[in-house]
Amino acid sequence: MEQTTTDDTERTEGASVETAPAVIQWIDPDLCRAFVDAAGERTPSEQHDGRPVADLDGAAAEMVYAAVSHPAVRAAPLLGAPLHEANFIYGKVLEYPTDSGELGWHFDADVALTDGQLALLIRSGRMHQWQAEEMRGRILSVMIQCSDGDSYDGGDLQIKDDAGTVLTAPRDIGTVIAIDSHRLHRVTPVTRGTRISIVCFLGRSPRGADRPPASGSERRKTGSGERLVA
Ligand SMILES: O=C(O)CCC(=O)C(=O)O
Ligand SMILES: [Fe+2]
Repeated sequence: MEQTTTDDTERTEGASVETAPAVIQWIDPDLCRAFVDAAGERTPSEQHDGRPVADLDGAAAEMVYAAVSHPAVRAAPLLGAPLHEANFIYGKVLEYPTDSGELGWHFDADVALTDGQLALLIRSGRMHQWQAEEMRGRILSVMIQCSDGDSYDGGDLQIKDDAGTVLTAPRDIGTVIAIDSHRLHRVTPVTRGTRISIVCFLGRSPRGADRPPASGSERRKTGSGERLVA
């Protein structure tokens, strides 16, 4: 990842990064583009305010499965927990139009989705205004860059490493970035075009921590969308 030094933090040469962000897989760009095209056909009301968009689940779910089943993600050291104990998956689809503002520095572990929501499409508004109730156990965040990197300006996914250095994630379409959910990160304002991302969260299930790893073949419908059953 590209590295820049923060204004307020001295970069420490050679500092160890215990749970460094990982860029671990490329999702097929054509799949991303098809997904973005489908998302663009939704009406604003269907895309608004974080309500579940159930019929986007299929394509989103395929990408979620592809991302979180990659061996490098499965092998990620997650606060000492083996990932087979951390297979409770949530995901959301985010759309960042030019007026979406900035997703400020945050940890994902303290921002939650309601149990049972897989795919959400957020059309506008500052992302950190729609935090839901706390969900314990979220330990890995997996982001998928779904838009062509040159189709928008701004919208950089930035992550702070243990030394406070700001890492800027690759913008290339189909890039998957996995980070410890407790790691500070943000998305800078989009100043041209639209950025669409999918964000998946893996955590410890409150019921069923011993489930096997996620596979693409097991899903269960819930009232407000789909939850992936690992
Ligand atoms: O859009 C992204 O790449 C990251 C979004 C994010 O960090 C979040 O929704 O919590
Ligand atoms: Fe986040």
